[in-house]
Amino acid sequence: MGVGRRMKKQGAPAALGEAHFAALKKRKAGGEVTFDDEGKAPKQDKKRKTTTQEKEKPAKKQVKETVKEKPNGIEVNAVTKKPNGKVAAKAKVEAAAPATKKPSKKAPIPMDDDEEDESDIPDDEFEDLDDLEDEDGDEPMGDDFMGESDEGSEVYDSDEAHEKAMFSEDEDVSDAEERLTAANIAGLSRKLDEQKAIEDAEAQAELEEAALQTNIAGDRPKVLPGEDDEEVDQSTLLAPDLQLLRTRITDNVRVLDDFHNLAEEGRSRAEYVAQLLKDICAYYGYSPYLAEKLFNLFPPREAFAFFEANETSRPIVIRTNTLRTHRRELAQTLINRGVTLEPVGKWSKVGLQVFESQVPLGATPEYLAGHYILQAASSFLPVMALAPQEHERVLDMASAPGGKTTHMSALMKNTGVIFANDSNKSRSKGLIGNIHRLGCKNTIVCNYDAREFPKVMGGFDRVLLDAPCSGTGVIAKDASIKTNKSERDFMQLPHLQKQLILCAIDSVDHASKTGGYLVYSTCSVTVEENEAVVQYALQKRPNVKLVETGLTFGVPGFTAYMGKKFDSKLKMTRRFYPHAYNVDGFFVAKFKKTGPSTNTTTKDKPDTQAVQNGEEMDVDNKTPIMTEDEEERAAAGGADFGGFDENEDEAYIEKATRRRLRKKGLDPKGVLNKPKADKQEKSDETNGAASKETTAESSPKPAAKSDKADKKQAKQQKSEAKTQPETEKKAQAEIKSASKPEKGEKVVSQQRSKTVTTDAPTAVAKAKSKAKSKTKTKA
Ligand SMILES: C[S@@+](CC[C@H](N)C(=O)[O-])C[C@H]1O[C@@H](n2cnc3c(N)ncnc32)[C@H](O)[C@@H]1O
Repeated sequence: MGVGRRMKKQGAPAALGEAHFAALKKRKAGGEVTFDDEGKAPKQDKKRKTTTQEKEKPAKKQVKETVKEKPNGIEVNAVTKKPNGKVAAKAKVEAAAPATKKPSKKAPIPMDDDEEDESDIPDDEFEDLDDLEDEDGDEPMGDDFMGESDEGSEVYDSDEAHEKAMFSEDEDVSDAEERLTAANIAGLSRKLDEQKAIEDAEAQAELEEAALQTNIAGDRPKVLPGEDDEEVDQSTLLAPDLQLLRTRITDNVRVLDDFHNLAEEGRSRAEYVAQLLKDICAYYGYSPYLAEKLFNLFPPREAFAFFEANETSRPIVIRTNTLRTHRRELAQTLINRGVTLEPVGKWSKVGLQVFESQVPLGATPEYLAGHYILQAASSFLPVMALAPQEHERVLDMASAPGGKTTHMSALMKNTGVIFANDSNKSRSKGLIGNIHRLGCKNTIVCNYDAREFPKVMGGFDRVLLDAPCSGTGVIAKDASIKTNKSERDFMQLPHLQKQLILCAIDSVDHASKTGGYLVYSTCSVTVEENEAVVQYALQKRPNVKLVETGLTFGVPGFTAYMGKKFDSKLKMTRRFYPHAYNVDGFFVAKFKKTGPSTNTTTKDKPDTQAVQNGEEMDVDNKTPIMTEDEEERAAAGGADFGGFDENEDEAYIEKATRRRLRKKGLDPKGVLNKPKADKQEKSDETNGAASKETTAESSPKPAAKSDKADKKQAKQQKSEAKTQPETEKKAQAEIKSASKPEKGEKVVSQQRSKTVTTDAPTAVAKAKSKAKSKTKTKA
């Protein structure tokens, strides 16, 4: 499908410039920046257009230009955490905000229309927008359905919304939206603009001053301690001198930017980098290990921006549940409740960014009725990339608490079926809660270690693997990540992720008529958890290829890192950074499966061997012959970067296994020294504990896992060697007959899955325990 006109126009969130970080500095020093409360109307509102202006093209263009200049990045959108932990908008809404004002029917909120909306909105008031969409001639939702979503708006004017739009051929939805009303947004927007202008001016002055100082003296910033200087290690101080540290960090960044001219004579770049890392650890509170890992991802100046962005919260975003409502309706209702919001950006049709709220967003009647879910903007991205279609069969391998599952369900309009799996039972409860609240009727919850797929079932049209990860993209949300991730985590997590991705690939039906896609995503920015995992998958499964994500923003993935080379196609993957887009750090890769993974090609006959063998699994000969490119990457690629180093991993894995066994009250010596211990299962267990999520799940131990230990012991019985596969097969058959809906049988599958949403886990568990008791009896 070609890229639609709207898609081309769809803007990415603006990058955060130096001005922003200079402004942050100001905020740090001087406290939170807020707007005055006076609510005085400015003399001239550059966003507000008069009727005359509206009719005059040149005037309108001028306004549009102003709009383009306005960054929709953090300056405008950022919310700050108050000391009491509450999130407050940077700006207060002026008196004009219609918290108590009943919205006029003729003044709809300028939201993007969802597809769902387009087909069934009866209100006359939306006619203009709908007509416009037709004029735009967008293609229907396809794989890259984002091409359609373009109706977000950055400019609002309550005055003009009452007028009938006068659209011409060259006007687009944004034009229309500019003329639509949102009284509360107008006020807020104006204030934010004013604030932004002040911040920009201050930042500029500061930069100029800094540059001037450097030039005047012709000197080089003193960053490194001299021989005679008594060095104080700030990181060891109870109260490090933050001002000193910050100045030294910015000076150091400047030197590294222009090393030739600014470095002190006789000093090496490595010395500067070492000092910078030390200061970053002391100033931001990172462990040296993680600081270096993150620092290495960027040039020094960008690394600084990244660390800075991790100090501020990302905007609060809610996702409209289009199974229950439309975004405009939701926005209007929430505005009536005193919520200040606006569309999250042109790239999403369902996101609303919340600036301020008079009510707890997790307890409004609309929330309870499932009209929306609180969800970080970047969490929309993997689902948008996967683009699940109606009537498809989809697997969400690691789905709790269900933000992405419920999004997919809405995109599929409650048709087809989604298997929402998560290995963590307690997290699965949240998943089930969300599924019910949001009215997802095409979803079946299951509770497996995802590495059991496709043994449990395979043949999916699309698979989402939102993998457990270190969370280095969400440090702003969880500062403990700064210190609690060790080298071991970055060994074990990629190991688990690599196992999971192979299972995900093997669960996709390459012959799917509508799909055959896998999306791999993490909320981490490290290369080990992202590109290296993708590279590994490409190497191990030549029957997949990377395809474009269809996302309109994001930085291309690394094709080379720290001297190692990845497949050139890795540039098709996307990285999202807090400092670049004001969203959580994220990684998204989309694969298309081009051939069968195993000897079994039908979904009814998943290859159990594939899972048992883990990454050692052989690829069927029928897979496409490798291209030169592929051969090259197989020869040169990930083996030396990010591949499994079983020996190295072994020690960590074994240690963790012992600990887990001891927790369970088992004697590690007894269990581990038994002959023919199942190596794969052992490493599975260990790795399952490595992620943030699984760490949380490890205590108390889910029943399923202790069952696994029983199973493991039982497996070691010789007599069971033959009976095991049989019972497993029977269990699978029972599971399938209990839960697998017929593709295409819409009514049946909906009815069945409705029951199964609550009953599927029970059915699956029953089948499992039946199989297990058989196993035990025989043993
Ligand atoms: C990043 S979270 C998923 C978030 C979810 N996709 C959403 O959007 O709400 C990763 C999930 O992986 C689950 N997990 C960890 N190890 C797993 C495994 N081996 N199999 C299945 N799920 C696993 C964790 O319990 C956690 O819920």
